[in-house]
Amino acid sequence: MPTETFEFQVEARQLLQMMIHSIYSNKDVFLRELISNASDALDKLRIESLRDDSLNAEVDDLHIEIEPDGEARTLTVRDNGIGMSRDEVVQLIGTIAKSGTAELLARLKEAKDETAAEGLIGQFGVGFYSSFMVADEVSLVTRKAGESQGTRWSSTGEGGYTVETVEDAPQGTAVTLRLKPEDAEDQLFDYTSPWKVREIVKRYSDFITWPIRMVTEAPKAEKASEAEAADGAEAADEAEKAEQTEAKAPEPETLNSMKALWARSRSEVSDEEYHELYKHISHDWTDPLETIQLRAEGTFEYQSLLFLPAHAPHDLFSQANKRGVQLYVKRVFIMDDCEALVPEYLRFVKGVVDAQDLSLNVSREILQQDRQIQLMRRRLVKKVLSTVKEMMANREENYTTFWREFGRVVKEGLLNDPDNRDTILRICSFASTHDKERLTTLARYVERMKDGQKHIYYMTGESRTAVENSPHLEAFQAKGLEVLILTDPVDEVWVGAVPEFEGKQLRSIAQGEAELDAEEEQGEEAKAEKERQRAEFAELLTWLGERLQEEVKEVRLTSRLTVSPACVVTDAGDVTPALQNLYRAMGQEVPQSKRILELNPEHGLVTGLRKAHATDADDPGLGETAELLYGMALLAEGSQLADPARFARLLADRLERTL
Ligand SMILES: Nc1ncnc2c1ncn2[C@@H]1O[C@H](COP(=O)(O)OP(=O)(O)OP(=O)(O)O)[C@@H](O)[C@H]1O
Repeated sequence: MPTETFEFQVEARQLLQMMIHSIYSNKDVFLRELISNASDALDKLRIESLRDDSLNAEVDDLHIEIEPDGEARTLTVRDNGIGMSRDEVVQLIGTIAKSGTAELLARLKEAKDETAAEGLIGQFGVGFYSSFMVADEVSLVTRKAGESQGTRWSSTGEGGYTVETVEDAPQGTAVTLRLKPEDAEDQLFDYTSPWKVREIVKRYSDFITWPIRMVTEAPKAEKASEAEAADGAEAADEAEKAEQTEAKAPEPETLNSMKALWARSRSEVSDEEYHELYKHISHDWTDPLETIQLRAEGTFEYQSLLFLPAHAPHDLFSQANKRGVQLYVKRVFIMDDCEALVPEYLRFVKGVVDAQDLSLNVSREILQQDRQIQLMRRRLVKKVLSTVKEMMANREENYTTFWREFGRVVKEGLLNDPDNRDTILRICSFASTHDKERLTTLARYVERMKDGQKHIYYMTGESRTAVENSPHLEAFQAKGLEVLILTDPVDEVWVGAVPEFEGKQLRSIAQGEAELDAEEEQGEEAKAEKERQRAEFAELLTWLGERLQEEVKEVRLTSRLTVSPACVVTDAGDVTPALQNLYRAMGQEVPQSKRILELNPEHGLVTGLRKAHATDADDPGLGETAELLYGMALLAEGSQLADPARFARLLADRLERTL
């Protein structure tokens, strides 16, 4: 096939532009990214060769090789791993399949300063493209294991790239960078210096489980002195000289220790080393929030290093089934995204589990059923939850970050992990009417509960403002009763599954009867007043119930309102409208249940309507007032009207008459 020229996909081009004009100050990380990709390619080849006996691949000496060339000013990173087919090269290197790329680019454009832009790039990670921070041309020669033809890809990062077929490529991938001129001020170092390469590998990639070798030219000075010595001995012929030099060519040097960090005790490993392992596993460029180490000895031995990231990935919700924990068996990488090791609600946890007593070709299905794995998973979950609890107590700032980033996912555990429900409830934080800014835990809510208050009150809604403005909150506010403000979609669901906390039931203030009065000791007088109101409004309520029977299942008086004339509530046990929408969005139909209209017997509109109804029950205007009253109650809670045009017309008529 002749050389073909391709254009980069739009997003890829934009990202490349940023790399070329280097918005990331620490340029050394390009080598970490290339080594990380090479290491993944070696892992993939090893797994593939285990799975497929007929794969015609070389697997005897899997390694990574770095070759700096000072004269040509190039740096090559080579692996003899899985390689890529021609199509894969175009697919994987020419486009960015990562979800969130467009969003990231938009935010990068908005980013005010370099630090902000760096933060964003760091969260996203740009892998292979980071080579363009240090190189003005990058070429890649690759041959997929088992295939005979190779592919050469080359680009300056501007515009497009070329792809051609090559016949004699070795298995695996070699990436060659034509380096930009050194510019120490811009943190662009001499990456052909073996010293610099050694330093970067040690810092970022020491734990990589494959040997990273460096092949260097024999130092010039050494060659010169060899030549001098040879000159002195005139009898020595040219061939011998050449042989001597060749014999002295340095052995490739292995740069990394390959020590599995999870197998070493915490005191031997620096935080920096842990963080680099995290970055390799997660493809994140920022340090993790927490490192969790766990080991078990005895019949089922394993070691584990888990990390809590400092920020949520862009696809936290679009990839619900992916998990971030890798499985190793006796130091050998077995699989990514091991769903048997962590539940879905902890899918953001990254790390490694290295088990000693599993077979190297263990499958996902076997893992799911293995009792030992299940025990291990239980322990990992407990350890992660207890770490969060400990953060909450001792490192509040970290906990706050954690909760902001992952709280919405952790709350899924309230539904899906009943065994750990109590622990999860204890690490949850919620917005509350108690404090505009700070979140509260349930334990603190309970401490603040008023004497005689029996329940933990909450209200779900789209936003804090929507909840704060909803009529349901009025009397709770007036009486100083604290209400939790739950605005995540998952909140609609878990509240139904969690009956209580420390013996206190959770109650929605928009569902069922308002029990405000039950919370306070009611005097005889108040009771008598209630009775009187009930009798007084009985006829109006019956009439309204009939008039609005298509819309509501009941009309009743309430004590939950202080300012508004009316509100609608969901009956205890019925599905709330928000939950109905949620089910519908998931493609599940739920029967529509009618709600209840509640009236404030102290409000002028309601007392006025009662009087008007008592005077002339047949007045045709009364029905319209009833409709308006119900419509207003819906609007006040942020709901939609069934017939907004009719509502607007009725209202306009009324307003006109007041002028
Ligand atoms: N040395 C290599 N051998 C085989 N495939 C490779 C190699 N380098 C890159 N690839 C392929 O190209 C893809 C894109 O690489 P790139 O570094 O851009 O992103 P990534 O590693 O998937 O993610 P990240 O950007 O977070 O590092 C990889 O997922 C891999 O499939």
